[in-house]
Amino acid sequence: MISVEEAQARILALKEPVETERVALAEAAGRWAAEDVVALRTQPARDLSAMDGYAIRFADAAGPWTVIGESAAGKQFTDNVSAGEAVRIFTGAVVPEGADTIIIQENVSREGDLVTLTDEAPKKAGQNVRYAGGDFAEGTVVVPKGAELHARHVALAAMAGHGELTVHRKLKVALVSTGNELVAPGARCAEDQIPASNGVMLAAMLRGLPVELSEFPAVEDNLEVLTQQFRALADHDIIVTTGGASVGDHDLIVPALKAAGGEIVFWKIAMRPGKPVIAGRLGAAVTLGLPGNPVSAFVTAMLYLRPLIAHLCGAADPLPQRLTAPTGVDLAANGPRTDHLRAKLVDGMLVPVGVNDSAMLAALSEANALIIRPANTGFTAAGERVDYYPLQI
Ligand SMILES: Nc1nc2c(c(=O)[nH]1)N[C@H]1C(S)=C(S)[C@@H](COP(=O)(O)OP(=O)(O)OC[C@H]3O[C@@H](n4cnc5c(N)ncnc54)[C@H](O)[C@@H]3O)O[C@H]1N2
Ligand code: MOO
Repeated sequence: MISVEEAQARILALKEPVETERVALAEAAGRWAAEDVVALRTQPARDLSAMDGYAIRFADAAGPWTVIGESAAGKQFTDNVSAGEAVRIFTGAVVPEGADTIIIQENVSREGDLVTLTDEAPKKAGQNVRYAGGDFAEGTVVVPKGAELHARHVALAAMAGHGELTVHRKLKVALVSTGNELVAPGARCAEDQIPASNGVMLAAMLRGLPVELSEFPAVEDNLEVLTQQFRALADHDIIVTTGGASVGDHDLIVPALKAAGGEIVFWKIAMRPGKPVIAGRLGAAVTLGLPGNPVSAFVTAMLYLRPLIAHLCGAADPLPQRLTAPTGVDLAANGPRTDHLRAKLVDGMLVPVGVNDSAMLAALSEANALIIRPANTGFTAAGERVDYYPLQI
């Protein structure tokens, strides 16, 4: 069995990022920059006032001053400010030539064109001035290639002069739940049946990612039917199955993928939950066979499916975020598989919750973290720091 890290590396190596397209900024949020975003302008383009008040020369900071004009955002004052002169100025307006300091209006009184100090004088030149280029200069890379684009990044791109960005196109992802025992969520469920919870869980995990999801009703454990299903999906970027990944007589993902003309790249990872993951290829598609157990499907989707999507969409850093925190309890030594313990952060300490059974969703839902116990880790005493994945989904 291969390690989690090797499995991640091999899955990401299966396919290069997909083609790129130009999209409007709002559409770019939730994707990854396919090329460096370079500033087309300098921001601020000129020295600007950060406050409403009067633009003066610091050399005559004690006043009084005669007001010679006004500079507003979008309408600058074009003359020079000389000794003893001030320009009425507003937040975001260009600081006129000759002036170097803004005195806020709360600190002065004005009678006609005469302004006098009523509070303390400015202490240094440049007070309340935002200098040209203080945010970024034209030609600077403001967002590097491979960075995830959030709301703040598209705002920055807009400020840098862009109306569109180059990103990777959305992925075609097929989601197939397998198992004779599955019934649709909410439908009547006999005692030997089980609600198909993996489909909705995975669809929810992929929401917000650049994915066009084709979701199929549960497929029966029948080699011919599964083979046909695989064949029909070969034009997708990713085919995700759940269930049928193990070694039982009804676990048919491996033979069905082979019968459809696909290739198994590896099967089984030294991890718990989620051991029987199958990574493969079918035409241009990457196939990920996730285990049927709901917690196994969740953890393996977090560790392999989401990173694969991020990688194919150009992410420089596709793996899930790992953090560290002290464990609140002693943790026993573990075996040769990397364990992922359902846990909760309580007052900054990680405390395991419920049972770590790969079929039990209640403990997973109560958790907000997964403690990572790498293969063959020794006893860890309460108070020692351990790695964990925060659960945000
Ligand atoms: N002899 C062995 N048996 C098993 C092994 C093994 O190594 N040797 N591995 C175990 C491990 S670990 C896991 S994980 C499971 C994985 O099994 P499969 O991927 O083959 O999944 P199924 O057998 O089809 O189902 C397992 C379990 O999950 C339920 N299930 C399936 N699909 C869904 C769904 N869409 N939504 C909700 N629940 C689902 C299914 O009813 C079963 O209860 O194998 C162990 N066995
Ligand atoms: O590895 Mo399986 O996911 O324990 O149940």
